[in-house]
Amino acid sequence: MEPEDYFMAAAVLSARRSRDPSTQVGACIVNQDKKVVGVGYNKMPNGCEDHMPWSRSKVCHAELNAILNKNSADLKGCSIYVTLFPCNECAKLIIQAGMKEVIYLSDKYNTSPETQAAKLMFKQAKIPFRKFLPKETEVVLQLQSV
Ligand SMILES: O=c1[nH]c(=O)n([C@H]2C[C@H](O)[C@@H](COP(=O)(O)O)O2)cc1CO
Ligand SMILES: [Zn+2]
Repeated sequence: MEPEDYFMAAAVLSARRSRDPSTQVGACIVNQDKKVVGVGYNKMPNGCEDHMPWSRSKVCHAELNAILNKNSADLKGCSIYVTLFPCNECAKLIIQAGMKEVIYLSDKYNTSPETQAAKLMFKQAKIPFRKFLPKETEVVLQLQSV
C-alpha cells in the first residue's frame, strides 16, 4: 500500500469511531520520517459522552484529539491527513503546532466562513493544503482469521 493511502486510510478508519450522527471526521498526523505520531476523531470530551445529547458546539474536533494524542515531543514539520477540511479553530492549532502541510479528503463546507477563514490563515502562515488523490480508492479490511 502506498504510504499516503495508508495515512489517509488511518484517518478514515479513525473517523469510523465517531458517534457524530451526521459527520464523522478523522485525522492522522505523520512526522518527517513518515511515522504516524497521532490519530483522532471527533468526539465528546472524555467522560461526557453519556451525559449530553450530541451537540456540535461541545465536540472535540478530530484534529484537536489527534494533536492531544501525539506520541512525540512536538509536531513540528508534520503533515496532517484529515477526512474533512479543518475549521478555523483547528487551523490555528495546526499552525501553532508547527505542522507543514494539510492533506484533506472532503471540502464539503468550502463556502462556510470557518473554512474560508482556515484557508486564509493557512495561506498567510504559508502552510500548503491539497486535496488527497488516492492511488487505491478502496481499502478492504478482513478482521477474521482464515
Ligand atoms: O475541522 C473539523 N473537525 C471536526 O472534527 N469536525 C466535526 C465537528 C462535528 O462533529 C462535525 C461537523 O458536523 P456537521 O456536519 O453536522 O456540521 O465534524 C468538523 C470540522 C470542520 O467543520
Ligand atoms: Zn475543527
